[in-house]
Amino acid sequence: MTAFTVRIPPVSTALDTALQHKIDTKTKPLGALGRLEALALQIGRVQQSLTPRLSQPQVVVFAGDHGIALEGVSAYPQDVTWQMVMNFLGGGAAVNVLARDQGLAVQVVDAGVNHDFGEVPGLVHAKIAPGTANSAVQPAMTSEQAVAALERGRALMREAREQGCNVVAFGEMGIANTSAASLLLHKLAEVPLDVATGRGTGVDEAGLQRKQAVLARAAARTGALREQPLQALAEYGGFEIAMMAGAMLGAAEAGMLVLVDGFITSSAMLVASRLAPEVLGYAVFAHQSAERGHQAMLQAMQAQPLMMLDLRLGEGTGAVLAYSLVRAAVAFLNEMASFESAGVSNKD
Ligand SMILES: Cc1cc2ncn([C@H]3O[C@H](COP(=O)(O)O)[C@@H](O)[C@H]3O)c2cc1C
Ligand SMILES: O=C(O)c1cccnc1
Repeated sequence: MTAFTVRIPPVSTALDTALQHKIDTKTKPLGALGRLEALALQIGRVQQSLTPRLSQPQVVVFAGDHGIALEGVSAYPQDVTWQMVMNFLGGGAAVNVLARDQGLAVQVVDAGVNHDFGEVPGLVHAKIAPGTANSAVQPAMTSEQAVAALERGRALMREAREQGCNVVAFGEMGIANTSAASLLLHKLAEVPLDVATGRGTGVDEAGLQRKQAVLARAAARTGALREQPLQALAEYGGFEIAMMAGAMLGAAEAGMLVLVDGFITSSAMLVASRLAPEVLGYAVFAHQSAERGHQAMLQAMQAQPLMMLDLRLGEGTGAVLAYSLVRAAVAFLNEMASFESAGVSNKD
């Protein structure tokens, strides 16, 4: 099997004492900014700085199609994937609106959409193949394709860092990709399929039962894959999931902060964290999606999401919203007065 190797430096705790002191001497009761304090500490660790800065934030939306869509596992047709890519490029999708509002640039990557886009301005052409194979009956992709997608994603983030970006929100688009994410959760964390499988775009009760039956058939093709993340990715992943996983690893390698969105984006982080657990030190989990299975997915990574908004959209929408909290954490760390500078009495 083709190899993929990556070594990510663990986030350094060298500045922890100084960062915690800075946080603790701000003019507030000890610990009163709650999770924002932990977030500020993490950002300081990632940037190795007592005065972190956020630079050229962007959301990258990875798009890909899924052969398993043929099995009727989504409420929407496969063409929605490429049509939504055009919508992203036109600036009209939910992620565009939220990103504009929060001040993030939007990048759209064709990781493997089943459509010939031709020369569309603004699209990053990184198509591995026009959609994966149907993982209910055969591996979604070859291990060579999985590695190519991982490496392409990694390279994209190296370039982004070189251009001055140090914080990336991750998003995706791909009809039927909740099926891929559920299968990855089932295989990598051994979460039972009924817990790992949800309604995605909103299949009805009969649709959910059909989806569960299809995923059971897909899962039965292979044995345990808990210790084989690359093989699990090739068997059940998507090109957008694989490229996102590589991009998350590449972002961490480059010392960038990684904002993780919902169920599908988290499945990419699950794969990434099995390839290199240190990536988790760079990851901010934005929210817990309403998609069934996300809670178990987060637990499998011991991740604590920042928000619960009942989002079930993907595209990077939750990650973009979490950027406002990242900005708030950096602002209080850099701008808030200390007891000493403001002449406020601290407790003894
Ligand atoms: C119009 C539209 C926009 C979307 N934006 C994100 N998704 C989300 O829904 C899809 C996953 O759900 P399933 O596995 O049920 O197909 C992904 O494309 C995900 O990004 C969308 C879905 C639709 C229909
Ligand atoms: O949580 C998500 O990312 C999600 C949930 C349902 C459909 N699409 C995406």
